[in-house]
Amino acid sequence: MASVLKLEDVSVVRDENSILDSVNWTVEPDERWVVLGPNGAGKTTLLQIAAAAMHPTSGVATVLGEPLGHSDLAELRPRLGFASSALARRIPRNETVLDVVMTAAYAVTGRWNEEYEEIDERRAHRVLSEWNLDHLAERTFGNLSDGEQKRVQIARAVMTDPEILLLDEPAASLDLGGREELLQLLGGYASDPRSPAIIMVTHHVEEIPLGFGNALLLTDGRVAAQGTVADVITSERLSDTFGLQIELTEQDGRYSARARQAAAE
Ligand SMILES: Nc1ncnc2c1ncn2[C@@H]1O[C@H](COP(=O)(O)OP(=O)(O)OP(=O)(O)O)[C@@H](O)[C@H]1O
Repeated sequence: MASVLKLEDVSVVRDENSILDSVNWTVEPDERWVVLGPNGAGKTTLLQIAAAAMHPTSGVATVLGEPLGHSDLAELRPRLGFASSALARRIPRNETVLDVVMTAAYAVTGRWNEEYEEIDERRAHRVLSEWNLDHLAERTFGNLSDGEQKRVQIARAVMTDPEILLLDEPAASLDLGGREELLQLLGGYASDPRSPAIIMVTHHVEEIPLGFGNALLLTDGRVAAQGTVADVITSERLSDTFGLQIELTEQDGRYSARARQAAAE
């Protein structure tokens, strides 16, 4: 099976600043990646390239077999599922949850005059139930809790049956209960062999769901490490990447990290 994403020496320069610097990275259809790194490391920029929303300044980015810059992006976009808080801000607050998810089939936010087919509605209900949202189908998006809104964004992103699912900090701003519910759903989704490749950006190792086997650490636009979660998510590598001594613990496949306490005098 062909790779869903291949970046070869990809660099992005803005205002003479190097935002991504010679990134080489390949994502296979059955892989679930977590991308971690400090603020400003370039994570969102990397995700924008994977989402075919931005071209590299140099290097070659191939998304679903299509080299960016030589492809019709309108054809590529429905094959990608993307959820981010920036996208969520474009969702009309008074739209029903069912419509938020269903409009993904037409790559629009906000329901206008599209004729929806019964098959779309059936699929939307199925997706809502997979993300524990079926009881909220008729509620308006703006009145949902943060956790519910995050799940709606992901349900919308998977509605078109994408070949890559891209998630930019899906657990940000959630309380403990909301985070754990989301991680459980994401873990189940990631562990299902029918699910697409997944790339999830996060700031916290606590937010790595079960079922995510690969990790990429980014710092100052450069890849500090990439490979299996077990090889990459280590105290040493995180300490190097975040520039402070980090103590990492792992239990039953979930991680937590904190700064190492200086030894008592
Ligand atoms: N269009 C742009 N023009 C100039 N600089 C930019 C542009 N877009 C991003 N940057 C800068 O590039 C760097 C990386 O930004 P990016 O949002 O990709 O990082 P990030 O790792 O997602 O950060 P965070 O964790 O804070 O969300 C930042 O210093 C940002 O200010």
